Amino acid sequence: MSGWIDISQVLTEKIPVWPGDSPFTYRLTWSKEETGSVNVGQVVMSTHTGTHIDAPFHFDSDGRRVIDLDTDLYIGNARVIHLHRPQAITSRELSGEDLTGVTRLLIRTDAWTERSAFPSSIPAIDPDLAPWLSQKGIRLVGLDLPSVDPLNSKALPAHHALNHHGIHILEGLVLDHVAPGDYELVALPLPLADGDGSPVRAVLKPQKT
Ligand SMILES: N[C@@H](CC(=O)c1ccccc1NC=O)C(=O)O
Ligand SMILES: [Zn+2]
Ligand SMILES: [Zn+2]
Repeated sequence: MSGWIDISQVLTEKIPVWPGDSPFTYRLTWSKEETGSVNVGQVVMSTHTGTHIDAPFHFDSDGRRVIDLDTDLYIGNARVIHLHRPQAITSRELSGEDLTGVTRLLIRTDAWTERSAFPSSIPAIDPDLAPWLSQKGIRLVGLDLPSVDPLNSKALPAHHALNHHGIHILEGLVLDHVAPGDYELVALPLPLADGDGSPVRAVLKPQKT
């Protein structure tokens, strides 16, 4: 047993996407029967499908693209905390946590566990949490929700505040089966030159104590 825990949503045609966004499809452009040699597939998907990262270009047309992001952000020690269906994610919800030395913070909310459908509402990150997190040294925030802002938000204040404070965003994690604690995280985006976001395969390994 490798000890790595998969915290990624499985990409199938059933995966729910942002209302109105492109559905996920996988099809064979060539089959082994046709080519006499190989099956060759084609994937069509939105960059915000399932477990994915946002590049600043997603919400800021002058922002960095996926290829410009530092891969170090997405590999390394991470703390998982469990908030038990919060109404919102503010410094009050996190006040009991000692986040000293934490660079990557993954927040399990359990607010979207029926993942066969897109949620109708989610707890959002309070934009004022961004300076609080950055002051503690956090550079990456991940959560088990499709966005860090309310689903009906156009202005995306939490996305902007996190970016302004140098905090990167990882969304759509599956943390139902993950206990709070310290882990090693790997959640690398694809090297998309112009990407506004990218699907990731996210995995955790409990840290040796
Ligand atoms: N901000 C969301 C995604 C998002 O807003 C979105 C994704 C796909 C299609 C439309 C979207 N927003 C439209 O206003 C996210 O970060 O994944
Ligand atoms: Zn996104
Ligand atoms: Zn986002």
